[in-house]
Parts: sequence; C-alpha cells; structure tokens
Amino acid sequence: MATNYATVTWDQLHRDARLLAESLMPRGPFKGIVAVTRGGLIPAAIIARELDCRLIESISVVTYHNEEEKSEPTIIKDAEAAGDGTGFLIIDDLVDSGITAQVVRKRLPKALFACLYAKPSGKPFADLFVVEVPQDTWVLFPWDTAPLFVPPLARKSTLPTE
Ligand SMILES: O=P(O)(O)OC[C@H]1O[C@H](OP(=O)(O)OP(=O)(O)O)[C@H](O)[C@@H]1O
Ligand SMILES: Nc1nc2[nH]cnc2c(=O)[nH]1
Ligand SMILES: [Mg+2]
Repeated sequence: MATNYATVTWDQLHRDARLLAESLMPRGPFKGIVAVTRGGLIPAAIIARELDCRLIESISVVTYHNEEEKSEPTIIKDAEAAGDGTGFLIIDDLVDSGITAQVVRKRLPKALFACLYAKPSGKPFADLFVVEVPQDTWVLFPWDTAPLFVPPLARKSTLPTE
C-alpha cells in the first residue's frame, strides 16, 4: 500500500516525455510505437510527435490487484501490427510491480520498452525510463487529479470544524 503521493502536472509530464524522446533518439528510428493503454497513450502521443513516428499501435493488459480475485494478467487487445516487436518501441506511463511490462515484453520480445517513471520492482523490466520513484509512492497523473480549493491556513486554524 502506498504511503506517499507524487503529483505529476501536465507540464511535468510533457517535459518528462520530451526527455524520454531525447534519450530514445539514438535508439531509433522506430518502425512504430506500441502504446500500453490506457496510461501509455498520452506519453506515446508526445513521443511519437518528437520522433516523427506515425504508426501507432496499442496493447491493453488487464491486471487484477484485488486479492480475492486473483487471475492472470490478460491481454484484452493485442498489438497485431507490431509482429514480434522488431523495430517497435513500447511506451507506458510507469512500471510498478513490473507485471504489465513483463506481459507486454513476453508478447513483443524484440521491442524496446520505455516509460516515464519506474519503481524499484519494475525497473528491471524497462529498457529506459526518466525518473525513479520510491516503491511506497503512488504516482498521481494529471488525468487522475483536479485542482481543488484549499482554505487559507488562518481560516483552517480558526474554524477547525468547517
Ligand atoms: O507494473 P505494474 O504493477 O503492472 O503497474 C504499472 C501499470 O499500472 C498502470 O496501469 P493500469 O493497469 O492501472 O491501467 P490503465 O493504464 O488503464 O490505467 C500503469 O499505467 C501501468 O501500465
Ligand atoms: N496512477 C497510478 N497507477 C499505478 N498503477 C500501478 N502503480 C501506479 C501508480 O503509482 N500510479
Ligand atoms: Mg497502464
């Protein structure tokens, strides 16, 4: 269970995706990109623009985190256009346990796997990433959050029950 949160803004995400694209430049050109839906879709779009890559495939893996409902991770949408992954780049937003990355890599063994953020358990399954995040930290992506009104400190301390 995560004990800390790391909030990523749209600006930070865009900057990190551009940094990843920069480090991917010497590894290309790529025949195409496979976005791991859904979290990999926006990073993949930013990276595709930077690398001038127009062939975008997707793969969708459903994993079950619920202890009572322990089933194998399932590919519910395959990356048919990517073959065995030769010449393709796989993009996801992050690796945590590494389960999703392992399933995708098994399906596309010849592709390069890159993501923006990596936790220690998932790190060995990513060829490239931008920022390491502690295992006990939950990353809040911009699509997970909304700006909220925060009361001024003075008001909070004078009106504790509000
Ligand atoms: O390394 P893991 O422990 O497998 O976790 C990482 C995966 O979890 C999240 O996806 P999620 O399955 O929540 O689905 P989503 O991308 O559709 O939101 C994230 O986008 C990664 O794909
Ligand atoms: N948003 C989000 N999804 C995840 N899936 C697995 N780990 C994470 C995380 O840290 N943040
Ligand atoms: Mg995902």
